[in-house]
Amino acid sequence: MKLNLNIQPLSSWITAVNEPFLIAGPCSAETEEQLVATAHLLKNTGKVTALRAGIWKPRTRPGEFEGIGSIGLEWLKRAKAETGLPTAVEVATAKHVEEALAAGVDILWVGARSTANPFTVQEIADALKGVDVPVLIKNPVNPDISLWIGAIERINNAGITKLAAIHRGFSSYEKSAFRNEPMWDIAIHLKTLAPHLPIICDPSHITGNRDLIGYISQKALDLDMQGLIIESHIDPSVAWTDAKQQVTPAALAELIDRLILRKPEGGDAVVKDKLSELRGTIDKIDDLLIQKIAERMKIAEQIGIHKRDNDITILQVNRWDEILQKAISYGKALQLSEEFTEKFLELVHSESIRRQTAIMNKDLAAGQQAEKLTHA
Ligand SMILES: O=C(O)C(=O)C[C@]1(C(=O)O)C=C[C@@H](O)C=C1
Repeated sequence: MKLNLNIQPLSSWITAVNEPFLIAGPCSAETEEQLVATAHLLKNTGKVTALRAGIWKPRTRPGEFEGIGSIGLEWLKRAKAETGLPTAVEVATAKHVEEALAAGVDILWVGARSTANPFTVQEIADALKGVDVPVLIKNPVNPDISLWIGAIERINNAGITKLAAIHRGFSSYEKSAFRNEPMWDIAIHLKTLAPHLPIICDPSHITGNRDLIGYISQKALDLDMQGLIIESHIDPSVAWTDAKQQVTPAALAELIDRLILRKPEGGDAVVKDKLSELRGTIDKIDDLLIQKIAERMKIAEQIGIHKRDNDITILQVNRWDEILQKAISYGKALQLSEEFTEKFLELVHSESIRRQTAIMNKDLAAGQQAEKLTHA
């Protein structure tokens, strides 16, 4: 089901949007000189739509630099006055919201740790009532789309219609090449639930590594995200925070130049015809897939009846393993990845188990209903 959000398109709240829509600036405002000089260099690239800088920094461990605080608002004012760039800061409390608005900050964003906490989001939402300011909402640190949606709804319910989501990746205990796992599926899911909600990608926090920012940026644009927020510092080697993921304004300009901008629709009649011909073939194959899966489920149900009548267990690990291994090697021969074949068949297998469970014991209907509610 689609989300019921009242949202204005990005173009209505940011005039003269660069392509791609780009928010850039240092992870943290450190000194007035660093911020203002970075802002000038960013402005001169001609590629930046708005200037970001963290002044209140939520740090995981105590004792680290926690942001320069309210004085940074004065520096942002100066940077804006000199460059004309609208400014953006992270807010995490009602006091931050009030101070940022009083200082004329143009765009506010809610950080990943705040999004994970509904009390914090509600406090921010309450402080935003009656205010007309764009707000960007980062995904929560944990891969929970409901928290992300909940935060977006709370801010929207406060009357904020200039809204966008920021995809900054998710914490993971597993070792990874990324600082935060992109888990693109979650952002894609959000996009399908709220097609009009702009999503801005934050490749700096996803990668934690400036060498991978271009790759993630391109992928985000190819997934039809509406913009990028990238950390840029006049001299990343001496940055007080996130030194490894910041790029100089010059490197940022080169990175943006290398990106290929694609559109959801496009091309002449020949291009469109070719696309619809290929899509027609996909539709036919999908019909066959669904037919075949339905047929397979009917057979699984027959097996279920047979198992019930002969007191045989539903789960058959050896048989299942045999099916899986055979399918994986067949899939490989047809250029399907092991991961894909396994994921796909696991879904089929669990549906087959669900159906056999229902056949095996009618009393389980109530139990299955409970399981459904648990997983909803
Ligand atoms: O072979 C069986 O016993 C089945 O019920 C079929 C099936 C399947 O859907 O592939 C389902 C459950 C078992 O764990 C193994 C395989």
